[in-house]
Amino acid sequence: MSKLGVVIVAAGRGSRMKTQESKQYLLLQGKPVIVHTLEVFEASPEVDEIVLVVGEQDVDRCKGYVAQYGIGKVISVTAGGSERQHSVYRGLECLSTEWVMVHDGVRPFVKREDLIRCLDGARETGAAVLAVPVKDTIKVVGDNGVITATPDRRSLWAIQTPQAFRRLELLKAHESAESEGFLGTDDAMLAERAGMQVRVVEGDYTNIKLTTPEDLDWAEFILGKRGEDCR
Ligand SMILES: Nc1ccn([C@@H]2O[C@H](COP(=O)(O)OP(=O)(O)OP(=O)(O)O)[C@@H](O)[C@H]2O)c(=O)n1
Ligand SMILES: C[C@](O)(CO)[C@H](O)COP(=O)(O)O
Repeated sequence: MSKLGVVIVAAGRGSRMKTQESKQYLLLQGKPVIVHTLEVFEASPEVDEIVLVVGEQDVDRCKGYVAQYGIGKVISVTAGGSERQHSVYRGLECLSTEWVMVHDGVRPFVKREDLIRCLDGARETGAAVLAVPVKDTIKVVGDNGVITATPDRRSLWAIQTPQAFRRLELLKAHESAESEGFLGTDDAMLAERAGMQVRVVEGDYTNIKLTTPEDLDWAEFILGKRGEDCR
């Protein structure tokens, strides 16, 4: 089986979380969020190599976490860029595997079975992302606060990570986006622009991204619940 590398991006500032410490380093049950995330991939036999992308000022601290928590699959801890897209690109450059998964460092609750299904989806179609169907009715709202459309909910999915691709295809998609001045909020957007067929693989609602303060309460709840389920 061809090798799988994982780029974990954690070089953001976490401005929406409004904490002094960046959200990827906040402690959940005494362990930094980023370590919880790394441990999922470390424990998955499908993963061969991990590149961790962090802020330049945090490279040494993260090398320390990697050593302290024994995350042996990490081949590089490297500095990211000013936008998520640039951080992902720097991570892709550190790998030489045929397949790559890109994952947010602040999504610590992804389940191993879901990352495997995402990878299987990508190996069938060339690219796949985890996602969940939206539960609410979604409205398109104009600048004046008035609703302009109600899209059919059956076609709406909330996109998560990991997102899986052939590494060289994703690199190419990044390079064309960069040369055209396009910035996307996820890697699938770049792949879609490059004409790739990106399959959506249904994931789990607990694979939350820690974004705003109330997500920390959810995180403690999810972690506590998983602990109880194991007892
Ligand atoms: N220049 C950046 C920006 C974001 N990320 C990473 O991309 C993931 C998802 O981004 P998001 O939740 O938007 O994180 P932040 O950019 O840190 O948050 P905010 O937008 O609130 O500042 C996070 O793991 C974040 O660290 C990154 O590696 N490099
Ligand atoms: C990649 C992502 O997690 C998919 O949901 C997301 O797009 C990351 O950044 P955002 O700025 O919070 O949209």
